[in-house]
Amino acid sequence: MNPKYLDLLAQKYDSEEKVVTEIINLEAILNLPKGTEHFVSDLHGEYQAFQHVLRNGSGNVKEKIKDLFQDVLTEKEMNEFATLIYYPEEKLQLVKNTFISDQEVNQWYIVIIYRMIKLISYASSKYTRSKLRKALPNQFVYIIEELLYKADDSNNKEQYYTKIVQQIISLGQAEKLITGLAYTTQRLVVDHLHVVGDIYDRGPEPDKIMETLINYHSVDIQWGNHDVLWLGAFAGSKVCLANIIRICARYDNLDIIEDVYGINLRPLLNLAEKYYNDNPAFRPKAHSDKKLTDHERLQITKIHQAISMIQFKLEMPIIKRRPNFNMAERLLLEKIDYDKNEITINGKTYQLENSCFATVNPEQPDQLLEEEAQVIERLLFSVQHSEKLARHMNFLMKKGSLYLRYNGNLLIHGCIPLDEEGNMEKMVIENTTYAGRELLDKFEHYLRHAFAHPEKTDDLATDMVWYLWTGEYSSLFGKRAMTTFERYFIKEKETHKEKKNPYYHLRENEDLCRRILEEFDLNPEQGHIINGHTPVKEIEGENPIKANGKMLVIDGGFSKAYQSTTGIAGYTLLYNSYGMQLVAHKQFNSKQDVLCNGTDVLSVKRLVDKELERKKVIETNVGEELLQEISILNSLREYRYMK
Ligand SMILES: O=P(O)(O)OC[C@H]1O[C@](O)(COP(=O)(O)O)[C@@H](O)[C@@H]1O
Ligand SMILES: [Mn+2]
Repeated sequence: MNPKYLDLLAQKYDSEEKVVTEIINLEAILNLPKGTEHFVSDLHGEYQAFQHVLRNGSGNVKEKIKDLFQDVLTEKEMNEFATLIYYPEEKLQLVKNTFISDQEVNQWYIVIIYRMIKLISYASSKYTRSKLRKALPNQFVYIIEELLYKADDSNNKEQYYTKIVQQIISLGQAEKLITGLAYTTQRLVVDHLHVVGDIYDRGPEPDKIMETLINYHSVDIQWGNHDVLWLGAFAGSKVCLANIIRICARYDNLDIIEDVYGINLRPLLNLAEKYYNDNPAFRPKAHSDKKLTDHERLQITKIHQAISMIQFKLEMPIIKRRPNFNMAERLLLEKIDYDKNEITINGKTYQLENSCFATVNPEQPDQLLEEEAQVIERLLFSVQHSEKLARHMNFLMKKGSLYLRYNGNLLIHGCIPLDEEGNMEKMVIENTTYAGRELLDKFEHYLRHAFAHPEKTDDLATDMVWYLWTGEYSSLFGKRAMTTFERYFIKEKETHKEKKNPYYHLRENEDLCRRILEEFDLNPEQGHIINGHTPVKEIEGENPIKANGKMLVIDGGFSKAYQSTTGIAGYTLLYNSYGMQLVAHKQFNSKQDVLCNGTDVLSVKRLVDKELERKKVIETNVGEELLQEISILNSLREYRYMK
């Protein structure tokens, strides 16, 4: 080991005792049970539902409460207590209103603080004291440690405990403490969060999800196709940008663009007002909680058409300059007979309906009007100068990757593109052929390059980000083509179908899943593939646990728009030291409902894997890092203190 490096390290560990203490500490951590991993996917802007699973740890909080209190508390009391842990501020208000004297309230504080301390002591039993300390509310660390450690060791326990708590109450700190303890509990039940893609699009509050993730104690993200669409827009891809605005218009979420990220839509609106009218195919989808006036609806309908047409035009030059994308069949504006208002696809001619081609020059359909070109230029400028968007996109890059190997599992939003025989599909990029893991690494390389060069808008890297959104061999998309155009303009449903990559039926096969795990250098005996992206239709009897448990698909439809097709409200996955459990969420009761009625009956657990022996930190990714640290510390000890 480089002596310079060791000298530097010696500044931190400036005595043998310090080195030895750290080694002992790390060795001890290695032998603790592994922390709980929590997997979610396809959040699609559904912040409220996401908050709820995060706060209840996919049922983990409730489970711990049951373990401790089921013999002493009623079901109702346990529910009330759980609600207090999830939403402490609101629940405190509600409970206080039910009391008639301060004395009663104070009595309640004492009982509750006692229960919370007990719960935290239990939930933190597999962590070191130092880790627990980090999870405690700053201003109360000392007091809570007193309560945690001293409270159970002597006969004076009761008295000592009561004294401290009474002090807290008389100093007016009880509610702050309770709130802090609730958040500590939430934090302790989940050690690490994986978001397996698709934070953005369809739902109303992706920005709030991003803020939550930014403040979360430990998280990684596997990008979904919708996330790379946003990354692409920020990285300079105009066609990605047109797509994100189109989707926001379609789902009546333009305020995300305008109000949340501060992007000026005025120029686009002016263009839309000039060329478009009402059009049933482009009316925004209705929100359950937001009513539009006729005027607003009409405006959005016009914007939706304006940006869709810009998108269709922008796709064409990319398709032409990138023959290896194999997308020539998507040059749809060239396949239209503008006089007859018909289109010929795969030799079959269809009547077009709801068409809105006022800005299209039939001779050169990919040409943007000068006004359109200006609009998209200005939008791009505005997007790339949004401070908030920059913060969110930078975080997405920092914590994100196309796939992740973590504790033996392979996490990936979409798929590994395969042919019908189960071979990895090949793609030629810049005269080199890639497949499987190498192809994915190449994709990620281009995405990072595009992101690092936002000023380039037409280079291969930037085009590649769009390919990740919609290309046939994109590991995030996994379909032959995206039939957006057909769904707007052609009645015949056969044209709307998006043919899925064979991966989606082959992944039922255990051998294939094992082969994929091997391709990623993972042990097929122990690993699992964890996917999001395609909603599992429980309603039709589809099982999220496939290939004899090797494949887990956790897109169950957080997205409200998709819940009627899945029949549930989302899956999440928990992986603790005892094994893996899939949690099916029946419904996300509104926060109000949970608060007032304690209705939180939301999860049905299914065992995926049970460990024969409790898994320890030493067997995890973190454990590997700790082992390296120990080895470095040992080198330091020899070099510095044993000569
Ligand atoms: O339901 P919408 O908004 O029309 O979106 C449909 C489009 O979304 C996609 O399913 C991609 O989104 P997902 O990643 O959420 O599946 C496309 O394949 C399809 O064309
Ligand atoms: Mn997806």
